[in-house]
Amino acid sequence: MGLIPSDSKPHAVCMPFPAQGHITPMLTVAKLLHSSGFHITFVNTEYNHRRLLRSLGPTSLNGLPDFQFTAIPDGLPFSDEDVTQDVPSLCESIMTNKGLPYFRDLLRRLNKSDPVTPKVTCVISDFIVSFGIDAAKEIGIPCVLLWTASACGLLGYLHYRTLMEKGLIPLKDMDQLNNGYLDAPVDFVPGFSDMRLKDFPSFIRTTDPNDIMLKYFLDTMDRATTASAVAINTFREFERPILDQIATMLPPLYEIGPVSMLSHQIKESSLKSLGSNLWKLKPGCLDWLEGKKAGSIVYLNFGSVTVMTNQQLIEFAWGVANTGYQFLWIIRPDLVRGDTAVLPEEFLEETKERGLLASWCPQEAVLKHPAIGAFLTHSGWNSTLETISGGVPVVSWPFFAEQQTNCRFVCIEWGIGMEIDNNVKRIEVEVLIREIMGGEKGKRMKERALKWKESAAMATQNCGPSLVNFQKLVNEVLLSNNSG
Ligand SMILES: O=c1ccn([C@@H]2O[C@H](COP(=O)(O)OP(=O)(O)O[C@H]3O[C@H](CO)[C@@H](O)[C@H](O)[C@H]3O)[C@@H](O)[C@H]2O)c(=O)[nH]1
Repeated sequence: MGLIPSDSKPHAVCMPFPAQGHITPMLTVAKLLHSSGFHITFVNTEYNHRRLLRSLGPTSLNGLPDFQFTAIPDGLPFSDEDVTQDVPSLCESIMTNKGLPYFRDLLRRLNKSDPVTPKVTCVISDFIVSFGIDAAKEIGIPCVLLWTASACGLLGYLHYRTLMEKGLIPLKDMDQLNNGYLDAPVDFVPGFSDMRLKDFPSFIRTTDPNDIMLKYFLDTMDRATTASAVAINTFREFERPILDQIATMLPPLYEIGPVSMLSHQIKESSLKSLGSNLWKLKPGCLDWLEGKKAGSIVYLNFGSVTVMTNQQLIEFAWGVANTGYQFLWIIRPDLVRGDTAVLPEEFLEETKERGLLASWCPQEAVLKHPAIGAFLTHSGWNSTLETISGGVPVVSWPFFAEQQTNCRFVCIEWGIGMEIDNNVKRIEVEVLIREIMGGEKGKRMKERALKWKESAAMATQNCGPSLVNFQKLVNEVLLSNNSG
């Protein structure tokens, strides 16, 4: 990547939303910037900073001389747990600007620290932590918002206000959740075709006009218009009509994804040691896959935020067991709501020769392994891009946020998956896994997934559009303030 002479080193402060699915892509963007010559300060919350030290080791955040990690409070009461924090509580804390004074103070300290630390020249803030815009404005530097989810999800959020103006949300009563109301087609959003109300990001499913998440996203979308630019972790060919629409609603938009694939362009080996896993990796998952027949393994993983009831866990368990396929299933310690996961003895006994259960795995590598035949996922955006990078079709069980939108696109637009009903039943899990692993539909979905894999590789190769956009973002926005 194009290096900048060290005497005019720009300094980017990168601040993710404090959850796994946001920290990882932000860290990747930070590494890409570093390899383009930027000094980096990466800002975690103190809670996640402590978690990272526990999961990655006590020296893991020592960084490099020009790639520093730091932490600010998240505004929530102290906790030393190893779980994903409550998302509405985090959002409320951000919305009430609890983090802004800490962030502002951090920028001030960085700017007068020591002679070797260059002055801060730009902020890369998570799209949903938009107080980064205010702090950057105060010192006259650009702020780029990084949207770590899909463009289709973003377009859904951008139209929350339209849905409100049309009186479609908030819901009139809770019956509307189940009486077919959410199946109503929504045909007035340019860029969307074949969408229903239920395919919009899930925070519309409330009767309360003051619901924290509804208000948070309405507010976040308004504030985003004041950023210097928006970078999005997707690629043009994947979401073209959607991106064209978003470009008319936001500041300059740069599609730079999948950033995990773009990062293959990074040559510096020193950056490889900088990791972002909030949970300790369980060794052995990749070894277990070694030597297994190509496309023979079902992989189940619900990301870092999804929670379910123990009964839902049991339905998934018997569903996958009844297919007879071998499987790798990642069960986070906090996957089951308010409890620890308890699987029936008979299930464990019956599947002990053909199933591996683990608490956290190197997912990107797992999805690239030829043994993986299908992915049962919650359709978080990183998981979706990672499955594309591996060319693996999916069975989707969306949990919340824009996962419902991703699922719709996975099934209808991209043709790489099938949805499991929210009220999961073992028979449906079994039928869909059998179809995706061995049926005609499954075969077609695999072909489509491989096609998207190729497109993503083209987008992120040398001179590919995502790399070109990344370089444009650097030159047109992030360096625009750098006097050298
Ligand atoms: O055993 C595991 C499980 C997960 N991961 C990684 O964790 C990340 C999970 O991200 P994602 O699939 O996007 O799911 P969430 O953690 O649910 O992500 C949140 O952030 C995403 C990006 O904004 C949104 O798309 C989701 O809706 C939101 O819940 C991925 O990179 C996975 O590779 C692992 O490495 N090992």
